[in-house]
Amino acid sequence: MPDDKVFIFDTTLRDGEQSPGASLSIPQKLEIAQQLATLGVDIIEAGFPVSSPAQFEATRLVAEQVQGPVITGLARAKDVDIEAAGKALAPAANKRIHTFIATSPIHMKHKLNKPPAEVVKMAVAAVQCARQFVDDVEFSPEDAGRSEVPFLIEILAAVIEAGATTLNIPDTVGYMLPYEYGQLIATLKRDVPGIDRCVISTHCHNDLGVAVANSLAGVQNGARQVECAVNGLGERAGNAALEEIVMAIHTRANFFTDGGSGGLTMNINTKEIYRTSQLVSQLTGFVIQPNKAIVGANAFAHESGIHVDGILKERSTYEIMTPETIGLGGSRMVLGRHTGRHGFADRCRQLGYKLKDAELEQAYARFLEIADKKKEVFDEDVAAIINDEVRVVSQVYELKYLHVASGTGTLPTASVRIRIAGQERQAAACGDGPVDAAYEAIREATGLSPKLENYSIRAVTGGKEAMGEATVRIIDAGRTFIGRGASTDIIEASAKAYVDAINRMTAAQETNGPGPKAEL
Ligand SMILES: CC(=O)SCCNC(=O)CCNC(=O)[C@H](O)C(C)(C)COP(=O)(O)OP(=O)(O)OC[C@H]1O[C@@H](n2cnc3c(N)ncnc32)[C@H](O)[C@@H]1OP(=O)(O)O
Ligand SMILES: CC(C)C(=O)C(=O)O
Ligand SMILES: [Mg+2]
Repeated sequence: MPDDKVFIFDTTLRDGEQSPGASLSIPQKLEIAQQLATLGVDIIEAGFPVSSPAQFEATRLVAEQVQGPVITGLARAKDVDIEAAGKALAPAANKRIHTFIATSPIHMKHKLNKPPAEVVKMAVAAVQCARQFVDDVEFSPEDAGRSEVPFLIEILAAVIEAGATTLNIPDTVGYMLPYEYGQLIATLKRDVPGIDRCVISTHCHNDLGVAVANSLAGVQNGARQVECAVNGLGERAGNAALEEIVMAIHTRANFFTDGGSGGLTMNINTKEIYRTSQLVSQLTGFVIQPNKAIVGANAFAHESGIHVDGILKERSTYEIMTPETIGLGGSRMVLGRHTGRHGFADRCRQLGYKLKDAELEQAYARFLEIADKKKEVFDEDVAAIINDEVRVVSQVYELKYLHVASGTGTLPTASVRIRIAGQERQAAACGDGPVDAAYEAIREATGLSPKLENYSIRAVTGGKEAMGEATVRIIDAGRTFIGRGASTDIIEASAKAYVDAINRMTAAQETNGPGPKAEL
């Protein structure tokens, strides 16, 4: 077995699903398991088969339908559990039984009510029983983090003799600190007879927020399997987060090598990380905090002027890994009160605006005023700022009259009168709704039919007399134009916004000819 390969053991469907409120249906488990296989995890812990008929069936279906990874199921050190796991896993091409029993004084005395010698006997019997079903048996001394090391050495040596192939060292209650956990792994690797025939595994909980750090300390000291869950799901504060473990090893592979080999390897396709994280979040209903490492909405977002300037000059100034590596389209530059001139100018350029220095300065000053009032400034706001502050577009088309009839059971119809270069034209049309009818009538009157790409309306003032502001984005011959209109009547605001966008399109066609992606 190569010493530089780290096996990723995913327990989202077992320990992850033990999170209060995270329960998953059988089809949802299958969907996640298929995605975990696409991600490239080495082992999927599909469930705890004895615990309920649904757990059994989910494990059985994953074993039957998911190809690639080894499929495992959890079992207490009891024949009934191990037999259930053996049956549920039977259809899998590659299967493992994971059996466990607690080894800490506190668990043995209060929970199991058994002396240590009895616990060793049960562990050995469990591994022997599991070996009747599979060749691949994992043993976990539960609460290893609070167990006495000589007892751990004794029980691990005994289960190796009984046929265990993977030894998992759980810090079940997340009590240990990274140096301590690393030293525990180093001690077991050195002192347990026969351990070199087995893979040493980490299983760390996050009660003190150090599950990932502990797992990595384990790897640094010779563990070559990491048990983890997507988005850090799991009992209480969760398990070590799969995406953090994988990206730490991926980004710092050379840091971990013991004995100077070339760096650690994994089977994971990192480009599937983001997709997997989103799927698990959606199916469990567990929202990902924005500042969550690797998969949080802000993990690759930048707002501060100095950071954005650095990134625009050289990405690695503020990014230690690229968003593309985890399957994201790119970094997100957020416009807000911390944005500097470089970031603002870059966004204007991306939107297709060619501004002179003085125009940029004028637009930036207005942008800062708005950014102070809003959490985030969007592209539509930038377009509006430039439209209002920098460019005055000649009004070739002017909405003179609008009448719309709509209601339950009637076909929405609109009639408009539009002044076009001094002359007035009228048109009427029907539509799916009042705004659609008004837009159709405007298209009829102007003879122009740009594609409507986006439409939004928001209240800009409160109360009965609230002003509605409509923003539309239209596309003509591959070019984008944004128009805005405000009125206390939202249909009128919508019509004005459309006419405004048409004026901007016409102005751009007259002055620029074919040009940039977006125009005033
Ligand atoms: C750290 C972990 O994540 S451990 C896994 C936790 N996951 C779960 O508990 C999954 C959901 N659990 C269940 O469905 C149920 O608890 C079952 C089916 C496993 C057991 O249910 P029950 O038989 O009703 O027992 P209950 O859960 O109340 O108590 C657990 C029993 O198992 C015993 N036990 C606990 N761990 C082990 C073990 N590893 N090996 C043998 N016996 C064990 C306890 O001492 C207790 O035994 P007792 O009845 O003689 O006192
Ligand atoms: C069953 C074991 C591995 C476990 O989940 C734990 O100890 O946390
Ligand atoms: Mg656990």
